[in-house]
Amino acid sequence: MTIAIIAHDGKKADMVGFIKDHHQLFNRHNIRLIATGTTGAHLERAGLEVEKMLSGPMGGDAQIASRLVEGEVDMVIFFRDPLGKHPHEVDVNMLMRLCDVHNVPLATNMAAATRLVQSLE
Ligand SMILES: O=C(CO)COP(=O)(O)O
Repeated sequence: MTIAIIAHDGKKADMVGFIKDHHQLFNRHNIRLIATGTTGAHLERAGLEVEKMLSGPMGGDAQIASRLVEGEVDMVIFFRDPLGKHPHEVDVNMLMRLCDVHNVPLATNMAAATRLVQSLE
């Protein structure tokens, strides 16, 4: 199983904490992580294994969307910052739309991410 992790800058610290809290569960279930570039770099710095795509504004969300439509992503956890402005909003909307098109579970905040990850147990 593969989970895509994405976090806007204002949520990256929360994201790292969340993944650290759950990495044993991910290991137990043989879950691979992929992430947009800077999100992935934060995870690597925290000692976690992740496949990095390009940075979000450079097309990382689009790369994850491409994997998703090929059936290679089983869940998306996207720590969005609803108070920030993002130059690549169109890519973000595209990724979220494709989650709905392909019925891939998508969490866009910590509470939903927690529930979704708990469902893996
Ligand atoms: O902007 C993002 C998602 O839309 C996140 O990209 P980074 O992980 O490269 O910061």
